[in-house]
Amino acid sequence: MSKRKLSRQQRWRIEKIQAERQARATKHDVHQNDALESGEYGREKPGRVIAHFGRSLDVGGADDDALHRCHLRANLDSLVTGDRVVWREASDASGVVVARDARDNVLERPDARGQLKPVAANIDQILIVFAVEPAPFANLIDRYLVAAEATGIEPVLVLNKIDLLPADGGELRGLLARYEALGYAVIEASTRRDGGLDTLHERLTGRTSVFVGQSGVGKSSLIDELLPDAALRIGALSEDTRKGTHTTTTARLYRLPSPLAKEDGELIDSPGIREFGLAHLDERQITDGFIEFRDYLGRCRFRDCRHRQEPGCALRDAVEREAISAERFASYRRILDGLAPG
Ligand SMILES: Nc1nc2c(ncn2[C@@H]2O[C@H](COP(=O)(O)OP(=O)(O)OP(=O)(O)O)[C@@H](O)[C@H]2O)c(=O)[nH]1
Ligand SMILES: [Zn+2]
Repeated sequence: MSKRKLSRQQRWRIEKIQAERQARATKHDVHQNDALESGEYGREKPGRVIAHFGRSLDVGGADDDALHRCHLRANLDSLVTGDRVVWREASDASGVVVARDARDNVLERPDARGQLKPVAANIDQILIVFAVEPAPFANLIDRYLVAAEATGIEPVLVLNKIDLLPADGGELRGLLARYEALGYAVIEASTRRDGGLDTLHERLTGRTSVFVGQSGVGKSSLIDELLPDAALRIGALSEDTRKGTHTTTTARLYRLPSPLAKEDGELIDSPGIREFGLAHLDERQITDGFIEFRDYLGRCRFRDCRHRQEPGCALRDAVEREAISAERFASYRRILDGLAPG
């Protein structure tokens, strides 16, 4: 509760600062503005960043499937895949991006120096993929959920390889039922069964998704099935981009055709995005990431309660009354214990 509210406020502040900076820079940017106004470029149109490479991008227009290699106005901060933009087309089908719309949300990852960098924006759901084999280690699901909650993007749990589940469902189904009880969507999938992806297709329809999860759970297999047309994957880039060298690492947006003949979905994918979840979080984000704690936060006797030994701790009381599961609370403690001191 507090987390989402806070991040909305933060987002609002960031957008405001950016708008001010943009307004300032626009004044100094008369030269390029003249070129734009001299008629070299067409009218302003909405578009979406499909892939980005430094200061140039592939932008998809709203009216057709074509992609346009675009450059950025000097006064624009960097854009990421998924950004909604305003762009103007040149006579050779290339273009220039002149503005970025406010982002609904952004997915960030630490760069080589540990600094958080945005990698994709405007995502509707993070599909956290698990498998019967390799089984998730204790509190792995919680780690992913906490990381997802910190972004404000809805997490969805996907249990893959259900063809390997024992007939009685085993422990995993019971575990996932606990998450369903918390309000999380849980989807079962198998790439080895007819119709094994029906529920997943349903969930992808009309939404922009990313897949994350540990190695070997079947992310590549799932995406191969969902995006069966290899040409669609490669062809989803402009001529210029295909010649480029960064094609394997940059995040790209794909259209996911739906065999259920409804609306298409969208997938944003890159090797970096698939590894999401390992980023550093602070104590506050971890606490806020356990959604069932939210009703109790702020109700402890001490305002700065860290929910350890303090008397009158509303969170530990709730665990004792079994209003909060002891496993989740233990998981919370373990995740905090894994934080570097300081
Ligand atoms: N039994 C079964 N095996 C599957 C299923 N989906 C994928 N696999 C197998 O699981 C193994 C790992 O699948 P990948 O798609 O490479 O997994 P990944 O998550 O992309 O792994 P990384 O590339 O290491 O991140 C492969 O041998 C797949 O054939 C499934 O639904 N059922
Ligand atoms: Zn407390």
